[in-house]
Amino acid sequence: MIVQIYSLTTVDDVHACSNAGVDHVGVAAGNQDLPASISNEEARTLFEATSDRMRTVALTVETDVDEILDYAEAVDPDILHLCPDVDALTVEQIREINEALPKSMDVMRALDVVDGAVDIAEQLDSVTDWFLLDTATDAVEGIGASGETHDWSISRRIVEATETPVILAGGLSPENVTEAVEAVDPAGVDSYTHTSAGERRKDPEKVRAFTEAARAGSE
Ligand SMILES: O=C(O)c1ccccc1NCC(=O)[C@H](O)[C@H](O)COP(=O)(O)O
Repeated sequence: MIVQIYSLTTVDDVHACSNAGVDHVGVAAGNQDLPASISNEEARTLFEATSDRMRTVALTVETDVDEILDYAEAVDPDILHLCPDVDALTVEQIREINEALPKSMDVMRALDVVDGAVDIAEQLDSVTDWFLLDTATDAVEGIGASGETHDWSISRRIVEATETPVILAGGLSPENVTEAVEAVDPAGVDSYTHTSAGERRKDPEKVRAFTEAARAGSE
């Protein structure tokens, strides 16, 4: 079970995730107008502090293809996480982005899990390397950082209908992640709100508890 944790802002956060056995660490680089955004330079410093077994993820809510590619080049994550609204990037644009990136860099497309999300996932199945099945909120730009769960039965249908590995997100916590894993059977799980201590710091105990509970769900 892959465990992905957002949004890291300090090297201490990286060490807390590493000590807890987290696999993917995510940042909102590029000084975006998001709660835990950091600069590209800060993001690269955090990535240098990761252990060899961890993969780095960087999100963008940008919708312009050239701007997205510039961001990917500047931050150089292992996984580029696209989280503008679903209709803001076409299938062809995501294909274009993925083909323009270095082969070693994956694309993760966030989807807002609502009615119709299964059809959208099927259309995107061949152009993205990962799905991040999430919950959107009007309070934050893009898809995610809501702290709210969605209808896990729709996420389960996406897991069954597509080949792309799914990371489940949206309101997951140490208390509900075991049940979520059992309900959806994803390749991985993600948390921001309920493993944080305020908007800009991770809570090491919550990160550890989340990681253990996620893996318990897949045993
Ligand atoms: O981290 C952010 O600031 C952020 C902003 C906008 C979209 C996504 C963002 N984070 C990336 C994630 O994928 C979150 O970890 C995911 O949405 C889960 O959020 P939560 O429901 O708060 O656990």
